[in-house]
Amino acid sequence: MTYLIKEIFYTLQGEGTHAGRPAVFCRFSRCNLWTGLEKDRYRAICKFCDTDFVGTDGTGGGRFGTADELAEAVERSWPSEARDHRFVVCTGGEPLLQLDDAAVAALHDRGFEVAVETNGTRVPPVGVDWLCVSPKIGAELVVTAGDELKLVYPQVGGDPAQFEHLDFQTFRLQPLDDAERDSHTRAAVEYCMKNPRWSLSLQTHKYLGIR
Ligand SMILES: C[S@@+](CC[C@H](N)C(=O)[O-])C[C@H]1O[C@@H](n2cnc3c(N)ncnc32)[C@H](O)[C@@H]1O
Ligand SMILES: Nc1nc2[nH]cc(C(=O)O)c2c(=O)[nH]1
Ligand code: SF4
Ligand SMILES: [Mg+2]
Repeated sequence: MTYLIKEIFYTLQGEGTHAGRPAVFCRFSRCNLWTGLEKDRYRAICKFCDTDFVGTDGTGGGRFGTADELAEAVERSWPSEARDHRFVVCTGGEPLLQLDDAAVAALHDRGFEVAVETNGTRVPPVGVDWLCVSPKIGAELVVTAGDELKLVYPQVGGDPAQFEHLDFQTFRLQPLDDAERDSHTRAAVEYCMKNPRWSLSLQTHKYLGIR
């Protein structure tokens, strides 16, 4: 298995339950809901993506020929002076097009807790420690259980209530980042306050000016 990785970098998890936690981000190349090319955005299933996941040319990116080589690259991004609390967030693109049992096991072997950010259209490998599913309206949701359900809000046809029966520990609304982000944020705050099943997830890294 060769893993195509856009970038690997160390930062703070910006979103959701683990916001503020130091983490290596491993961004997998490619997605099944958009080509990643601006010319295709209008006809993509997922049209609001804020991420460049095309190719393998980012910081620390590349083609990794084995699970162990991938895990070694992740480990290299963890600060050498800090041995413990190792945490990797596998994202993308859509990480579950590539992340497999072997990659999760290799990351565990190097002491990492493994989190995944996924659109929920592919079954995750075994052993993932934190599964965050972000459903996309118009795409089939096959992952109906996990740790965190993080819905970008608003989405046409995306009434949050339709997800409440699913088996997640926590339900979050993340304001859609587009030209109207501030008004989407106010709407998300209002929705959470009226429907306390839902909590707010801000993309704090964008406010902090970090990756
Ligand atoms: C870039 S995606 C990669 C992982 C996976 N493909 C997914 O969609 O969950 C990472 C997270 O960013 C969210 N996201 C993407 N574009 C966004 C935007 N414009 N505003 C707010 N959140 C966004 C996604 O919903 C997801 O929770
Ligand atoms: N700091 C930071 N936190 C994040 N949480 C989820 C992200 C993602 O793109 O999946 C992300 C990201 O790109 N940067
Ligand atoms: S599913 Fe995730 S990576 Fe794919 S286009 Fe949507 S937000 Fe971006
Ligand atoms: Mg991001």
